[in-house]
Amino acid sequence: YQLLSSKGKRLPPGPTPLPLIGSLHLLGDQPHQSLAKLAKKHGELMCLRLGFINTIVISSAAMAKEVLQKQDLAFSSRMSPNAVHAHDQFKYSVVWLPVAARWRSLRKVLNSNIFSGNRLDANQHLRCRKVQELIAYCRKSSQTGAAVDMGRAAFRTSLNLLSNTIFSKDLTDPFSDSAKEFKELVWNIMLEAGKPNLVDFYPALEKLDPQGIRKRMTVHFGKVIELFSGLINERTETGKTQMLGTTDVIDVLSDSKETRRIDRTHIERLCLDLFVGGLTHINTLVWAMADHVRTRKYCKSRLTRTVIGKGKFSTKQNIQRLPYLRCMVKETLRIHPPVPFLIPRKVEQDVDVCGYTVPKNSQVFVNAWAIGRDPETWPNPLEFKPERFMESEVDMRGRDFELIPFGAGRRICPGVTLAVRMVPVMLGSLLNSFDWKLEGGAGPKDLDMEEKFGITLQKALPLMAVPIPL
Ligand code: HEM
Repeated sequence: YQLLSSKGKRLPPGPTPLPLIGSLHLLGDQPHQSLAKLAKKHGELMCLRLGFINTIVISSAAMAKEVLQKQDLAFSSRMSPNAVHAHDQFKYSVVWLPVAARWRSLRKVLNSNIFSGNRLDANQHLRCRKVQELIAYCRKSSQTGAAVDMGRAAFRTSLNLLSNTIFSKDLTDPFSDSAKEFKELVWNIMLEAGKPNLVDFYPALEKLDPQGIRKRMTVHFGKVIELFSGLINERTETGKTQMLGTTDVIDVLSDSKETRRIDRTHIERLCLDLFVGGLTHINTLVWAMADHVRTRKYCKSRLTRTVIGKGKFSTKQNIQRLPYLRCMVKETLRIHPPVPFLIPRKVEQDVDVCGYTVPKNSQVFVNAWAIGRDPETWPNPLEFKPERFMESEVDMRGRDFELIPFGAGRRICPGVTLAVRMVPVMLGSLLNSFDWKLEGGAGPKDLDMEEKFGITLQKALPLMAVPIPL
């Protein structure tokens, strides 16, 4: 990399001079951590040259507010990685479309029809059933003393939880071969999309695709799109689910006045977005369980099981009565935001930010990971301490910039309403039904908390925990 700006030294107005090719090596395989260290030295807004791409890194809440709120429109395009050029996904996907008419109509459908409170209330029972299945699975393990691989269990539950929200049916029997196949497919998509791709920094290499990432993405996307296409056909033939008293995403997309102009390709690609985006919360569940097993804070808190009763499943209503559980979710998202740089933005024109000139076509990383661990905002930032939120009204839906795991502004995560229901319900049900111990009698200090950077920030080693019935 080459640094273009540094602390206290404002760049003169006007276009920033572009340096020669820099180097990517210094960022290593934990770029969120490397960039946080660099920011300590060079300031809250850094402009780096990565390969041929100008990269702006934002590392403070105040600067994040500047770009995601005050100048949101100028920063709301996306830098689409070459991986999503497979099957032209970037031309259809709500994640990658620029802020223009097509993106607006897709977002309107998501915000008002799919993720509205009423809609989520209406199909809540489908999700509750999936959580009950998860608890039944853990109960079986508890009878034999077998450890549960939390990531896998959460993946299986979440896949069908989303599938029920979208198609009103399980995608697959969670223990069948086809479930395994689909899981691998989605993991592979997340893996490829998360790999640093030389083409993204040296666009001249696009045709060569030297790491083969686009080629493999073409195969994975092709299979998923075929699967969704089949499911949509099946749904169109059998008709609406409203007869069953619920409305799912496909009903909304095929029926609503709002969505009449959304064609079949967009519907298929929206399903893909929702599945890939929707699985983000698995990481949050795994990190929250890991922090729980390490600190056992939930058990120590008096505000938990006593309120709803041991062994009871958490429901949306119960969650309202479990403030400590909600604080645990916030604390987990503060320390381990699953999308550490948000989804990279891009500026189409030169933009002035607090005296800096951000040159046009720069990509913009907002380091939500560094912001969540900033010692100026968070005392003892590395300590898992849900209590810090008990007396505070810090909001994580894009209003308070010191906690922005879902981003902010126009491009804020549309699934935030679903995520803030799903995660506490799953977590609360797991914690309220069992005590959890590490496999093989390992003590809390033995738990490895290392992170693995990718499209989402995962726990590097799987969390294997043994459920003990209460
Ligand atoms: C813990 C759970 C989740 C986290 C932390 C999360 C985080 C994020 C972040 C940081 C962004 C980028 C925001 C920005 O650029 O400012 C995003 C975008 C997005 N998320 Fe989520 N997300 C979660 C769950 C979900 C769910 C459940 C869905 C849908 C089922 C979803 C669908 C999307 C979509 C479609 C976008 C792209 C929006 C756009 O570009 O206009 N996410 N998410």
